[in-house]
Amino acid sequence: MTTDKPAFKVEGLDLYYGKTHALKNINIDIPERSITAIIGPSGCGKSTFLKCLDRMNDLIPGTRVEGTVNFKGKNIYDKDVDVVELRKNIGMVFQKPNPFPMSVYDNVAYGPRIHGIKDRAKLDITVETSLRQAALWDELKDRLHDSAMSLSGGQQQRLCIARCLAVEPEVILMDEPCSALDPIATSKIEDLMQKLKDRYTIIIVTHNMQQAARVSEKTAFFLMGELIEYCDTKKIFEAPKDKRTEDYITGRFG
Ligand SMILES: Nc1ncnc2c1ncn2[C@@H]1O[C@H](COP(=O)(O)OP(=O)(O)OP(=O)(O)O)[C@@H](O)[C@H]1O
Repeated sequence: MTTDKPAFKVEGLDLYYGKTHALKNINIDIPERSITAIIGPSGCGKSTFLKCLDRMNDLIPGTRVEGTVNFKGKNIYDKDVDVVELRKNIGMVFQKPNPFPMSVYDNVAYGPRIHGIKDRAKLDITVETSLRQAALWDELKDRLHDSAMSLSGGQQQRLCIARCLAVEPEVILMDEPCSALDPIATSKIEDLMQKLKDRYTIIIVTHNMQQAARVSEKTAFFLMGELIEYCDTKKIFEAPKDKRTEDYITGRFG
């Protein structure tokens, strides 16, 4: 259920890759338990913004971040933040499905095992629950010990979502999760997102405007590192306030 409480409160966020100023003074409140879409032309900073939310940019040398990203009332860039714990709370699904080269079961059990769960019965429950939540249990319950690499692309992507859910995150970041999938697999992921949004905060980067319009409650339009417009998805697609947003969503550029 959508609440007005922000999951993330981002204030004055700037990000530099060396001399490249990739994000410029971003201010945005992202509501919890709903779907927020990030749209904009290639290179506008969508992925960079997503990575700021779980500090994935820490891994890129020469990156500098200014401003604050409050998650559950705490700035995740504070020195005392445990990044491992943070990333346990914030799962990420990438453009290309990236299951580990191991069985379906071991993919889903991977995160819980890393976090110290060894008990087989507990792991069995987590694997089943996560696969059910990802709408994969019925398809895969007899293939738990098959290699994840033998699944279709769409199943692999839902498995990656199940792997994410297994560590009970609060947030799922999705970076163009359907761009490598056909329309049927895409629609399964979109259905799944609708099921998950009551329990999770989902933020999706997408190049597909129809997808943003179909799945999200709020949409943010980025252009050249700036957040140009952010409001209810319906409003942004029906009556954008900024001419640049209108040009983008009507296909006049990008
Ligand atoms: N690791 C990096 N090092 C240096 N510059 C980078 C790095 N990653 C991204 N950039 C630059 O930062 C800007 C924003 O890139 P980003 O990948 O966030 O855009 P995007 O909107 O997600 O693009 P796309 O839709 O093509 O994936 C671009 O100018 C890009 O060249």
